[in-house]
Amino acid sequence: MATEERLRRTMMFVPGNNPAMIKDAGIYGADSIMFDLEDAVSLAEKDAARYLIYEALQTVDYGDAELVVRVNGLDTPFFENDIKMMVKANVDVIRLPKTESAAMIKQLVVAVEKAEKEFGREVGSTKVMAAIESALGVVNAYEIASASDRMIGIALSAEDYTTDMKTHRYPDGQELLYARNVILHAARAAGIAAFDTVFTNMDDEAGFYRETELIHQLGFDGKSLVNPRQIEMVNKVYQPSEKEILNAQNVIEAIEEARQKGSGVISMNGQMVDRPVVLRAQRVMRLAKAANLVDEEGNYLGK
Ligand SMILES: CC(=O)SCCNC(=O)CCNC(=O)[C@H](O)C(C)(C)COP(=O)(O)OP(=O)(O)OC[C@H]1O[C@@H](n2cnc3c(N)ncnc32)[C@H](O)[C@@H]1OP(=O)(O)O
Ligand SMILES: O=C([O-])CC(=O)C(=O)O
Ligand SMILES: [Mg+2]
Repeated sequence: MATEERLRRTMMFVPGNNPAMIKDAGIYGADSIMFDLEDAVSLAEKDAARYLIYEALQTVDYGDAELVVRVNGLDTPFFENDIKMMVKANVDVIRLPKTESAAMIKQLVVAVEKAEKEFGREVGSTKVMAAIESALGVVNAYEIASASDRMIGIALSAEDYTTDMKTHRYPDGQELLYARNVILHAARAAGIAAFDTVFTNMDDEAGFYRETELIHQLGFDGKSLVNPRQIEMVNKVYQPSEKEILNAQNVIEAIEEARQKGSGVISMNGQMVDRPVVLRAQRVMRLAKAANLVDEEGNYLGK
């Protein structure tokens, strides 16, 4: 799947100080598992948590999940050791919290590259991403998103962001509309993924669905999560309908036929089919495959 972009609908936080959660984190089917060394871990537990995650990355089989670690911030005494140990443990992606500028990403990349050389890991193989958690981070979103070719995505972190903005989170999410749109545009302009923030009220399923439907409509790749119960709900929202799948199959077949005739555009039931329509159809098929709604050949498996 070299040319296919990885699906990142669900990126689940796992507290770095909780051995049971760390051990079982792979069983819930998150696209990305994000071990946390930052705000879920108290100062007294930082070193133990780093060691725990290091051990887990060496020994636990997390299947196909992408493995991410949220390290402590650049301005903390933990940052350097976090980077060293996580690069040594072969983590896939390092998530930098509270990112406000391209300079911070460049500083992160210097530390990562130093660790890659120290531990004999291929230079460039450790990917990075940024959490945007302040007004300044939102204002600088595009320079952050395009700061390095190691960047795989940027995420809105609304708990810290709303604090910085002197507001809090409301059920309708109006206070996040600007940040969501800026982050999404910055990510798309830089050609990387955009992740929405966590939803922390585990008992408000209706609210969680409302928020997920909104960010799906806007175009986010997925969401940071705090609980395994949220994974299935996100996947349900991102799962294409039967009509969308059948339409995508028709588009892919029609364009294949057109290509054989030497054309890049064709009319299908009176509707023009060209490159953007094909790209959307391919994404629908990838989401359908991930939801086990089609087989490897792309045949719809029915209800
Ligand atoms: C603003 C920020 O920085 S957010 C990021 C930092 N915060 C976090 O990482 C918090 C992560 N989430 C959690 O710790 C928990 O989900 C809580 C505290 C919110 C709720 O915990 P619980 O009430 O125990 O959740 P729940 O009853 O749904 O747990 C069901 C099962 O899932 C496990 N589980 C819950 N959350 C997680 C998680 N994030 N990762 C892995 N496993 C989890 C529980 O251990 C439990 O397992 P068990 O059935 O084997 O005992
Ligand atoms: O990244 C997230 O969604 C969680 C977080 O740190 C925040 O909201 O401040
Ligand atoms: Mg935060």
